[in-house]
Amino acid sequence: MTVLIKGARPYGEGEPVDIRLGDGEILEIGTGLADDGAQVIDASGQVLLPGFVDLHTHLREPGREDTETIESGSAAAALGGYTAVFAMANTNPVADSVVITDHVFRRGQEVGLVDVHPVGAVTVGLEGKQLAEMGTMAAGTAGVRMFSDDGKCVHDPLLMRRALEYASSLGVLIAQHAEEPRLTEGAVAHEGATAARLGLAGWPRAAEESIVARDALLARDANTRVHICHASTAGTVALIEWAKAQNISITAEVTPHHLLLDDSRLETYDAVNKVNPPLREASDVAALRKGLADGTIDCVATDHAPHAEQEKCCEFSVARPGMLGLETALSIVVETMVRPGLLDWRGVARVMSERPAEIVGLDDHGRPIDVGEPANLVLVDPDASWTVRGPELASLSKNTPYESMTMQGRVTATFLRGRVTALGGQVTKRG
Ligand SMILES: NC(=O)N[C@@H](CC(=O)O)C(=O)O
Ligand SMILES: [Zn+2]
Repeated sequence: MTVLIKGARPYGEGEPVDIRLGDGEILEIGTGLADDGAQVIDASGQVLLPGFVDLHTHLREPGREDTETIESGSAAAALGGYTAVFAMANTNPVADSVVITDHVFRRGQEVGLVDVHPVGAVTVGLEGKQLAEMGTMAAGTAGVRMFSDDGKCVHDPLLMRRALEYASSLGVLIAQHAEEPRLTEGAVAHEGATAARLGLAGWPRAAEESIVARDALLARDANTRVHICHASTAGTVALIEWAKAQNISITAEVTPHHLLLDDSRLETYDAVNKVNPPLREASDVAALRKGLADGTIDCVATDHAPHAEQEKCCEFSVARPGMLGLETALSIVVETMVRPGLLDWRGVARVMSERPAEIVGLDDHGRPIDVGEPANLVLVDPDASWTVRGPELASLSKNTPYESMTMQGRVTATFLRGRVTALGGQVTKRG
């Protein structure tokens, strides 16, 4: 079965073209291509981009299948335009062994809606004491290429140094959740005027920035790479800019929520806005947008973090941190970056697909839209407006901070190796 996309504009540039997909590849690009029995997708007015790659997704399987499964999370990813996601290791049991990482990988393949790449834990049980067997996980079926204790920081500097050296010898990446735990004990919100007024314990910027600075120096000395998860402060942007100027191999991601929301959202005490790192101030939001636009921040990653209703409806200080992200990411990037003129569609392809694929060394995603390239693609309607409704999301959890918000720009179709995985807001299971 071939697919014929009619009248799309690759990267939103030039005249509309038709694109034929088959055998997992882009077979033909031209105008007036014949249907030839293909599944025809009318893409007039739409932008064609390489499929998105998410370096930071929590799929909750194994252990919390009441909040998300590899199947439901894959559906959310496909609907959000993703063709590859990296599933974080803070599951139960923790993904600190090849048994778990290979299981997650195989389950992702069975579901078949998105390439699920397990992230391995850096330390056994995420306990920050002993390095996990990264080599075994890297050598397994899943070929784990990224390791992180995300949810927790690898805060022992000697252990972090050894992890970077070990990762370097394996050719894999360490992604750090930068949070100095002594500075965030009991903290639930960004340390600032809002938290002070609301009586919420503060999470200072320095808790993030001190680890970013330290890890940049450790990466320099180990002559290896480090990736910073969910950058949230203006100071982090400045530190990464400094480190890159020193030729330190550092990369960073920013979440859609840190590009859109600030701590003024906390006034209602609604725990849907509780997240790690916390929503910061408007000046941080502006610096993150600028950093993403100029390439200091490499990419957007969702930090999709599903939680059960009872974990989110309780008092702010006891609620679990984290918010949904996969199904709304593109719309928020359009709102925060495209509409203000900070990124064009080429730029969206860079931060949502090409850079994340490069950072983890995926060679079949984030590729140019050319004949012979893998057909991992997404169609976006820049003019479609839609209203976010939690119950309509594919995720098993409903903790979206964007409930009832109307957004402009929406994913209309996703293609994984030439197969339609999502179309018109519905996932298409393998037939
Ligand atoms: N971001 C969050 O607030 N929560 C994440 C963990 C994490 O990404 O740090 C989670 O697993 O729920
Ligand atoms: Zn994290």
